[in-house]
Amino acid sequence: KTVHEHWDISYQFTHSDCVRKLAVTINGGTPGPTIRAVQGDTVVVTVKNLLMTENVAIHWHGIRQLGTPWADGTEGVTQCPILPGDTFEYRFVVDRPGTYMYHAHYGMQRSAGLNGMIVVAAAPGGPDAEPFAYDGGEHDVLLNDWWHKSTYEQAAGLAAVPIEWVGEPKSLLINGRGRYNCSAMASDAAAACNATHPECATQVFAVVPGKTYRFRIASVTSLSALNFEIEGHEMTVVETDGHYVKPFVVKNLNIYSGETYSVLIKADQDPNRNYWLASNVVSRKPGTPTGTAVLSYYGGRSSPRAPPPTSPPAGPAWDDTAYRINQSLATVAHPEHAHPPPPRADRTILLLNSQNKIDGRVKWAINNVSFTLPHTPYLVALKRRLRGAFDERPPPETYNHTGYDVYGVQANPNATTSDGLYRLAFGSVVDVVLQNANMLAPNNSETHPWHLHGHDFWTLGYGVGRFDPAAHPPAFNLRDPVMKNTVAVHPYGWTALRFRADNPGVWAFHCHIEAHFFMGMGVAFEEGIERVGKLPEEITRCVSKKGGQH
Ligand SMILES: O=C1O[C@H]([C@@H](O)CO)C(O)=C1O
Repeated sequence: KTVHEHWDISYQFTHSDCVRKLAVTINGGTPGPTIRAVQGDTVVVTVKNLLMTENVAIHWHGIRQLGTPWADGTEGVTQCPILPGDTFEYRFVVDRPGTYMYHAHYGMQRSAGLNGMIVVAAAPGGPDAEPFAYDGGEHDVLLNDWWHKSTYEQAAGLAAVPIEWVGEPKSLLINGRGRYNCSAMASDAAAACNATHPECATQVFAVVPGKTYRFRIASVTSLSALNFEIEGHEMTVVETDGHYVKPFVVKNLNIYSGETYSVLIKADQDPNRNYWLASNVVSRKPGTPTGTAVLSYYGGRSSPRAPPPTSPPAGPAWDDTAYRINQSLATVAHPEHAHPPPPRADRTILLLNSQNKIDGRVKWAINNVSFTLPHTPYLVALKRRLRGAFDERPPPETYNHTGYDVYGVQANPNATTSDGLYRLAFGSVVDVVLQNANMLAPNNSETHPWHLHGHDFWTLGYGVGRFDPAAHPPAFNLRDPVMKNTVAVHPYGWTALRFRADNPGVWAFHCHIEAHFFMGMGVAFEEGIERVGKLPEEITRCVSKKGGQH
């Protein structure tokens, strides 16, 4: 069947954390509506850009776009942006069940509010039916972080010399709702804070005593790595990024921007009180209060809106990296749903993640190349064989992996910019190892969640310190690695992944931290361009008919 959505994209004044803020909305709200479909459905989203002076593009995060590379929604990679006043139709098949998300992929509009969830149910009786049961139903949880400064102010700060970093989020949102402490604001600013605004009323998740629920959890944060828990209830992790995992039980779940998880919880606690759902910042030194929502039992003596009798859980120690790596290692494929990886790669690309400087500006670079998007989308430039649309020299395949001190401050942080891309042989097996390092300041390395468009990849291994291309690959997990579309690269660590370049198109691969992609932390892959079907005219509107640029 076909699922139709009609979306008007516009700026509206919103109160996500009670503080009035101009946000990019879908049909007036942020987050946007959850898209619900069944595996095999065609989703058609008609997007009308009512932003007046601003372009837009929307990415369907986790949907592989098999045969529809022009519908990936990545401005500069797969399409020209949708101009103000224009309408654009995204049409694609959701071929795998699972929990996904959508968000803007133009400038910093995702952080400005354009985001939401995609829930794809398994085709009944099909081979991808869930290997687990829940009799209570489902709840959706979309996690986000939130600032009061506009994304334009944030972007200008990133490009300033010296950098004006926005700092930690003001609030953490659960399903678009947070709670800023209005009384802590200066009196002139407090007028914009309305603690009783309905848009920031706490989200309540209701459960029937004794039943088991599936919570689908997605993170669209701009910056924060989060730790999520439901007070008093253990969570059994059963799915990540659309793939079933070998179930494991946690009290606290780490979730990075761009990741999704499904967990099962049993409503087996005292029904006469409420419980916190809590979201806490990890990996960066927190400066944000716990984000909260409420779990409430039907038939209990507590009013659904009553705050729980406890303080919100503070989460684990923010700097406990080993604890987070353990969760990464525990996340492996479900034995009945394993898709074993090809035994070896045809090509290995080593990518050093470093913070650099260009003309005095702080940038992120991959093998010392800071990524910029071309004006003509790669998909159009390559399909039409336009010359000069982007730098045709391929970016570096590796870095000085025998000499680079990942724990030290880089001696010469100067980098270059490029919009070159990696061209992959169609059908080949590609290994990518992401190597983290120290930043410009000493004794600091952040977590980077890397997201690959157009594919799911096998997560072959994680390590701490310098990756050794001779010593480490023999220990890769080729037995039961889980497939994902977004994976964490831990502080000072490396992450190895493998994918098959079998989806004709051009695909972005980047850090999902909004500011980091803006500062150049990404690459692009091309494969099988000659197999791409006829491009829809609507994606080519920034390219002149003759082939050159407008
Ligand atoms: O990209 C970043 O820039 C800042 C800081 O390194 C510069 O102020 C920060 O914390 C980042 O993650």
